[in-house]
Amino acid sequence: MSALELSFTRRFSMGHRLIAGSSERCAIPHGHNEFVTVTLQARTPSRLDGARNMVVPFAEAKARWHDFIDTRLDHAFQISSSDPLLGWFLANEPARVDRIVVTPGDPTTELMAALLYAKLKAFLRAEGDVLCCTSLTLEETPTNTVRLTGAPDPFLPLMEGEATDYWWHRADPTISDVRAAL
Ligand SMILES: Nc1nc2c(c(=O)[nH]1)N=C([C@H](O)[C@H](O)COP(=O)(O)OP(=O)(O)OP(=O)(O)O)CN2
Repeated sequence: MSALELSFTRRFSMGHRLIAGSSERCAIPHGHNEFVTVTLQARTPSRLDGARNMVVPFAEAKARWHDFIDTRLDHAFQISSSDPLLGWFLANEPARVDRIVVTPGDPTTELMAALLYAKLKAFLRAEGDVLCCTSLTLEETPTNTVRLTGAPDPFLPLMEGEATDYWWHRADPTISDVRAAL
């Protein structure tokens, strides 16, 4: 099947730690310089018009997404909602809590790919659903990459309770639900 896709890559630095026990060496806070690449296409594909010949101008297609990456994700600290470091920040450095990405379970590359994909979907929906995302690739290190295609929903962890409006489903710049819960 034919597809005319736009692909955008952005680099960001992050810190994280994994505490669920699957990777003991990753339980010590450490960081990576990561690359996130998204592939977009028109929700209703059509022939190039012979004049402007653009699906959507690149700058327009990536503006909101890259602003989120640059201003919220870059240099943020990613931790599980059950990580005791979250309580430490709330008690000792509450002003920095907004720089923490809080995730349901460990912030692995797989989970971050699914959460970021859901966030991008929310942004695209808010912009009128002209474009849709068909894949998101998250390169944690030059040797470790996760690629998610299609849709994030089948991979997102099941959440307890009725709430569905988690930060990754909202078209806003938030990276956690901690403030809302205080
Ligand atoms: N399935 C996953 N496994 C691991 C993840 C992950 O996100 N998903 N993450 C980590 C750690 O974050 C770690 O920093 C990187 O992993 P690892 O491959 O163990 O370390 P290196 O990049 O140094 O590996 P090299 O093979 O030496 O390049 C662990 N596992």
